[in-house]
Amino acid sequence: MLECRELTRTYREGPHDLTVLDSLALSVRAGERVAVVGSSGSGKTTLLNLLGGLDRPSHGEVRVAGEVLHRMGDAALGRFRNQHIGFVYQFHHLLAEFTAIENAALPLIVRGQRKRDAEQRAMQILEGVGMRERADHKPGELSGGERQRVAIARALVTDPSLVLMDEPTGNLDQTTAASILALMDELSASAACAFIIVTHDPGLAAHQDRVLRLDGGRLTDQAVGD
Ligand SMILES: Nc1ncnc2c1ncn2[C@@H]1O[C@H](COP(=O)(O)OP(=O)(O)OP(=O)(O)O)[C@@H](O)[C@H]1O
Repeated sequence: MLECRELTRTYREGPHDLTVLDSLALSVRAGERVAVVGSSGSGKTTLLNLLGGLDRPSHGEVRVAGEVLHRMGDAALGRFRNQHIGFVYQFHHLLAEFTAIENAALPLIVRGQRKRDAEQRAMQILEGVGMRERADHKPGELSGGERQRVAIARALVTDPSLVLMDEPTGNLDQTTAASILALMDELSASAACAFIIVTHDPGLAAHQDRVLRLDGGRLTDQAVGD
């Protein structure tokens, strides 16, 4: 479902080039859940941005559901992202003037769905992350963990085939984090949704099918207990 070949990203910094990802290879199957760990500055965010088509590689390619991302124009890439990819950022990026349900329904509205249908689906997902009672609240009236759960609902509302997460449980208490993990278990089993999760949380990493370490611009399998 996701295939990276010779993925390279070099940042030009004055006279020097900084190669953050160096001919990296990655293959993720439908429904698979992969944790990516690595020290600060190792390139985890750079990798997520490339996998989601938010940035273009200096060399190599990212293929999602058979399509090479950087070969698409901006408009086609935008549509492709809406169709196939969900994002959960460390800083949720919710719209302040919209309620939780409006935020969660937004990707479906962008896709052209009727508001009523979109919000009905959004409510199902909000219920799954324990946010039904808070659906009519705006982000400013929600706790950090609640906002993160709305962001997760927004990423899942389109039934994406790939979800990219940057520290998704970073600011959640253990019970809430456990309910998010259970929801991810359910989705990866029933909807064949693949997850790539950047995290510093060893518990969250250990819960995934594979743990990969980003180091020196490449990914290597991390043995359990490392
Ligand atoms: N737009 C940019 N221009 C130049 N250098 C950049 C740019 N973005 C990132 N970098 C550099 O690339 C390296 C990798 O950054 P990145 O944010 O991908 O790391 P990270 O593993 O996500 O770090 P952290 O865990 O601290 O968030 C860092 O040395 C960073 O300074």
